[in-house]
Amino acid sequence: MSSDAPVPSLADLRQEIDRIDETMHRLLMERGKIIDRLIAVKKTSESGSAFRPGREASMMRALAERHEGLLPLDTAEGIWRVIIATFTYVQAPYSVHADVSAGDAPVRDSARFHFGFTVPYVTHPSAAAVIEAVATSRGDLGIFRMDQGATSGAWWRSLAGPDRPKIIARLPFIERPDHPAGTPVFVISKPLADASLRDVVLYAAQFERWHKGANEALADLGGEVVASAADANGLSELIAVPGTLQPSDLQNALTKAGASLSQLVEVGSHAERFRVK
Ligand SMILES: O=C(O)C(=O)C[C@]1(C(=O)O)C=C[C@@H](O)C=C1
Repeated sequence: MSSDAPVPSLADLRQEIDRIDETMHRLLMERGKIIDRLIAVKKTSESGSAFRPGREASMMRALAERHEGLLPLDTAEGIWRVIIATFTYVQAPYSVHADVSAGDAPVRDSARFHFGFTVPYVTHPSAAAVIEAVATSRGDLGIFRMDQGATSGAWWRSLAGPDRPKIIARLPFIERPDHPAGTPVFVISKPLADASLRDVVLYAAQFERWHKGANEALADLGGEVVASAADANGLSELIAVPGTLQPSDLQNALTKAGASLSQLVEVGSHAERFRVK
């Protein structure tokens, strides 16, 4: 604005804010009408689940890439998470189940940030209880902290099997060091036919013996161990690798590196991780 331009009054600026707020509200209501039409196209009532994590990951990525200005990215991301999660909920109601055996606060923050307050948040005393709640629901989600160490045991083992719930997303979609709800979590749901991206594929791997060289072999393949727990059968790991890698190549590389693998079962997949500074 040039120095001789008239300075707007506070009332003028508030009028602008009112206009923008009303436009945003009307646009949200218009979005709701599109969702209404989308329910029929997606046949959501047949599948019982409207969640499309691949689509959400690309929407959140586009939002981060276009974001600029005074409003923190945290806020823009939080607003859109609530919009998308709630529009998912109005298509087909669902609850988010969480294992709070290692504490409620971080996982509740994550659930509220990513799914809002309209979607019910249900706590459980164990990972097994979360998985069973999801397995017996119509379209509920479960969330698991990836940083809770061995307290929850090798929960990923009970995702093995064609009809068992599967990992369908990793949150937050937009990763950054000071994320306000940055606890990394996996989202599980009953298997989604047309919904999951396979940029990253997750395996439950059971080892009779682990060898530290296997970490290096895994890194060479672009993979990593994301969670690990010892149980009666040996060492159980949740391994993430690029979706382009064949399971036989993974198995061969780990065996060659000295880790004796007794079982390798796919337990889910998710979109490519996206990081901003
Ligand atoms: O694109 C869809 O399939 C939708 O249902 C719409 C929408 C959204 O609100 O944008 C909601 C749920 C899905 O997880 C992804 C996106």
